[in-house]
Amino acid sequence: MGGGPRTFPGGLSKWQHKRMHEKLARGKERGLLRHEKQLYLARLRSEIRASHLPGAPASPADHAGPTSSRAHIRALADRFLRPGAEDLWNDDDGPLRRARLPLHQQQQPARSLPSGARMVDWKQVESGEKLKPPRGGGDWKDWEELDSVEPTAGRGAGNEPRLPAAFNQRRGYGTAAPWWWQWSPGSGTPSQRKEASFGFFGPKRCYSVMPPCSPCRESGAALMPLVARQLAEAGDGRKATPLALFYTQERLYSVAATRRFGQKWRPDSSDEDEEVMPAADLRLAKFMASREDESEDDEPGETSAIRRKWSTAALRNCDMKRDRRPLKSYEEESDDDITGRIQELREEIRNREVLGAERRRYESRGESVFTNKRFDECGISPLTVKALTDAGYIQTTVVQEAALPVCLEGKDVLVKAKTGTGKSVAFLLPAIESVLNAMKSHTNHRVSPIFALVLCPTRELAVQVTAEANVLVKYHHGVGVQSLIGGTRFKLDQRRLESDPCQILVATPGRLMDHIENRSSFSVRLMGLKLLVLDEADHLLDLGFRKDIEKIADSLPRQRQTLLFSATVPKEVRRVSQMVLNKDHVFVDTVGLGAVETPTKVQQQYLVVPHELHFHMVHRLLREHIDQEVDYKVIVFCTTAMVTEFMYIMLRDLKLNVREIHSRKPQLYRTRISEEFRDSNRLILVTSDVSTRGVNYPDVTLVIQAGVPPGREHYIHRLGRTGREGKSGKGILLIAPWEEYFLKEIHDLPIQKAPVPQIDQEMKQKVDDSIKIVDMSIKEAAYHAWLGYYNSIADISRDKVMLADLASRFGVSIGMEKPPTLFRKTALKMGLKGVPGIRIRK
Ligand SMILES: Nc1ncnc2c1ncn2[C@@H]1O[C@H](COP(=O)(O)OP(=O)(O)OP(=O)(O)O)[C@@H](O)[C@H]1O
Repeated sequence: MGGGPRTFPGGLSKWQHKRMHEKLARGKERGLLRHEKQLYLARLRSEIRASHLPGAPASPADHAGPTSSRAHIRALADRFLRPGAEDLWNDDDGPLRRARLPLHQQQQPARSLPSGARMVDWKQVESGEKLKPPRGGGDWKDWEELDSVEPTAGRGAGNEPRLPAAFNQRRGYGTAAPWWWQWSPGSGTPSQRKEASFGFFGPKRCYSVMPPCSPCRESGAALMPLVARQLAEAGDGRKATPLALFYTQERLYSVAATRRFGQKWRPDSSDEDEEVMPAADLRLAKFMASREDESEDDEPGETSAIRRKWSTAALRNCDMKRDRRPLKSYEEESDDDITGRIQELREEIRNREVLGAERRRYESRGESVFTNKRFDECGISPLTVKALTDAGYIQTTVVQEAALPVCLEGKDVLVKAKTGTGKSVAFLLPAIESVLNAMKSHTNHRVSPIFALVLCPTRELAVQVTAEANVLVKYHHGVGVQSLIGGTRFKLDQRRLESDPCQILVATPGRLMDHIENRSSFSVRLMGLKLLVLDEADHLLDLGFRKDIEKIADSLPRQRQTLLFSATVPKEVRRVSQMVLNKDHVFVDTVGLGAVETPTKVQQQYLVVPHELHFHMVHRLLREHIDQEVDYKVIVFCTTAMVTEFMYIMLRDLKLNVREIHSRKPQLYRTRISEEFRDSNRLILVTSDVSTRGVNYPDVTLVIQAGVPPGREHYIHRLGRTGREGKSGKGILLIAPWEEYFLKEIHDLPIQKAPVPQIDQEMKQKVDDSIKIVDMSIKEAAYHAWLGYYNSIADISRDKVMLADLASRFGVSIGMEKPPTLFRKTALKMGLKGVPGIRIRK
């Protein structure tokens, strides 16, 4: 498996080629976002300009209406000012410059309303009432200092900026306060000029207008451009940071304006110096650390360049991709489809109301994950309800109650819900409904389309979702569910797909890509797709998978519903999600901004222990837990596959009832062990990242994470293997003193430092003896994997000398007197060549 061409057009190597595409994709995303922001600000400018042109209506209300661009601005404002949208503003929006402040303003406490600031009442603006000048406004010179946004040369007689210069759309816009925020040509005094009319943002909203310097003192929101922050001032007269404002709003809300402005945006070259994570690091981390993402690597997924041509031939003009719509100019956009957008806004408001009510109901119920709503009230097929009842599912969980109505409406949805709260059922039910509807209207009996596709990041998860789907379609004869995962024989998959019914397909991205690229008949079947689900969406949209997902999405019909589910939705992924979601997608967040993302009934502790004693400590903790819990069921997460193997052999030798799953094991073995662990108790599973996400092992009593996880999301998902369905559980994070930096990443979670248990001499000796029996080749591989893993963590790899020293100490702790050698090439790639303590193979 694997393979593919070694050189690509232009003489590029495989990695250069891949890297080039990753870079282009990143640039594209940034460009799209920047364009949206420019559009938003340009709209605001033109609105202000229009209101001050001769003959303009006296009141903003006069030219409001269904054809007004005001609705469009409001939609854009919602996009950039909605809860959680702070991440859409970044350094690219320009440094927030501190204007010179009058002394009296400099002395003001940070939280008080700046002297020049005041709240603009929408009603006042709507009625056309003249805005009153701010009291004690700052020095106009201070405003003028913001010359990067105010066109100094282009001033008219009334000292107002001349429009052509002012409306240069190519100009950087986000630097401190844009001039349009400050300028009102009708006003005669500088302070009056500061009053822009914001009536067009819609009724019942009040926004503050303040000197541009004031928010600079708000350190918490320092990166958010002034525009956003000023708009985020709550209307109750309080000065609130955007975050504070967001807390006051409903946590369930819809997002209505993403990907509205054309599909294609070519970034300019200035974007390209920004790197999220060096691709080389990512690859190296994969290569050395043997994490699950690599379990997909062994699939033949690297042959895309030579197989790219499949689609044109396979699709036979069924759903041929047309050239993407060229980017429209701002002027064109303003008149485009205004009525449609108003409709969207109405929908969005309605969604907010519905979801808000659901959220209130949820909060009033306390901590239970179950609701009072039954499945038979959800508008799903009675046969599905019957299957659910058979499986013991009567009442919906919180995420099911919140997500089902929106998903069943056919909308694109991004759903965030805590681990173990029943997300799989929440997306499988709409998938089944979608299949049933599609089957009713399907008339072409020569092709049997795949109507629903569920993508999962790991094979275990795909197997589990397939099993769950099979339970739910039990009474729907003729509806078939199949899985496509790596590690199985491609030909067998193919035959199975052709012979057995398959309306719902559950797949891992790598193997799916192989089928898409190699089997044109398979691609044709996908052309009937109605619903795409990304389970563990944030992981699938992460850099490791993103390219594959992009390609898969490109080979699916555009007219489809897309559902994204995850327990964690980092900011970056939120933004990237528009790659697969349509502009009207709804965000259902059953966790809520600022709420704890981990199950509340899971007790979380961390232990700081020297790395040399980690294996001893894991043994000690396991023994203690086994003594306390009769029906114990424990998962021990290790940093890499090889360290997992080492830990497993050691614990097995210590006579613990232990099993192992990691990416180095054959798939059949992994599946067997996974099933055994699911159905048993009094068992310990030692595993790597393959079991981090989604896998449902009921009644796990303890999760131990030995060594620092790669990131916050990993910590949350690993911990989420316990405390499922609202049950209680315990999680222990075992870190070395030099790994304590990670605690910053999870500071908001209820994790507490635990006292370090004593390890007596006898126990230590036993563990040391077990370490000795482990084969040297496994120890060497564990050392290499360990080095690769920590070298991929920026916080640690910065100091290579320290890293090499820590690796040597790890080597000693697993019974190696001196560290094993590295290949010169590997050392070079890892930046470890010539570092003291790193031995190079001769
Ligand atoms: N309505 C329900 N009633 C009873 N049990 C349910 C219900 N919905 C789901 N479950 C059970 O809850 C458990 C957790 O479900 P699931 O694995 O879908 O959680 P999840 O939210 O996807 O977790 P993760 O974030 O870890 O992927 C499963 O055992 C599932 O069978």
